[in-house]
Amino acid sequence: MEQSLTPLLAINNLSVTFETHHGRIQASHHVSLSINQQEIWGIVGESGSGKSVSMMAVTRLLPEYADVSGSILYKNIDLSVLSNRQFHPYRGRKILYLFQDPLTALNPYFRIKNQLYETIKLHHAHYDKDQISQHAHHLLEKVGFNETTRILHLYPHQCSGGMRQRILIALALACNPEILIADEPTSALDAISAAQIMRLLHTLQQTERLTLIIISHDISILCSIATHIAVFQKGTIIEQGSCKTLINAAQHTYTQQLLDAMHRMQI
Ligand SMILES: Nc1ncnc2c1ncn2[C@@H]1O[C@H](COP(=O)(O)OP(=O)(O)OP(=O)(O)O)[C@@H](O)[C@H]1O
Repeated sequence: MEQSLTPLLAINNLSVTFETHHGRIQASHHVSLSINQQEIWGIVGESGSGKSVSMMAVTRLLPEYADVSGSILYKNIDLSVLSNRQFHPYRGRKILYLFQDPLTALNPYFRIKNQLYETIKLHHAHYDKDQISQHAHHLLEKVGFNETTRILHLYPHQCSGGMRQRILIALALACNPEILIADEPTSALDAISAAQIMRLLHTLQQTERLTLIIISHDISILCSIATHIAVFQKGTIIEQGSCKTLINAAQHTYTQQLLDAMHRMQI
């Protein structure tokens, strides 16, 4: 049966060009995606294929010299025509972009406590000190930490890659987003930590009713939780659809190659 619901996020004909000193770079072109509430989209493709640029355009995180065209509808509101001030309530609050490298995304000079408390304060202006503290412990528990008091007193460099990624996810949850875009959330992790982070994202998608967009060059890690996959190549989506359909009946040679590589690794 055809789904007639308004998508939560509809990206239509999105193109991004960079005007640089070395000329024009067409980073992505005619990207269209329709994402419904609580779906998990895996965005896959080789390095430089335009995955991050396309998703950063959704949250207006590109530099000023980027020329972005196309429309981005969130609950039928065209975000692309909003001024920066009008866009402010959407970025981070409705749609949050989780950056690729947790070590650079966290401030090295501040304890986890300061960073988490500041974010909670920003999003819960009416909270008093005790409520902020309680919420911080609660968020750290949600992302799988037991010794939350100890974690709060650490600096980022005192945490492992997996811990840092969990802390970033806790910071993201403090913003209470509806759509979480996670850019390569497992790229710096060993296989076991990577699987744990994917499991955590899957759990949070259900408990927090999140809609997830996960960018990765690794289709096997995406297939572990994604409901849908979009395959990028040379700045455009060459194939997209439900994960099941894609695995069973990939149409494009490049998708087939990605899947073959995944199957070979599973032997
Ligand atoms: N700020 C920028 N200025 C100029 N060109 C850029 C900028 N950011 C990205 N690009 C270019 O846009 C293209 C797409 O980059 P993008 O980061 O989206 O690729 P990707 O598929 O996410 O790759 P990766 O998996 O390596 O992160 C690349 O050619 C890249 O060099």
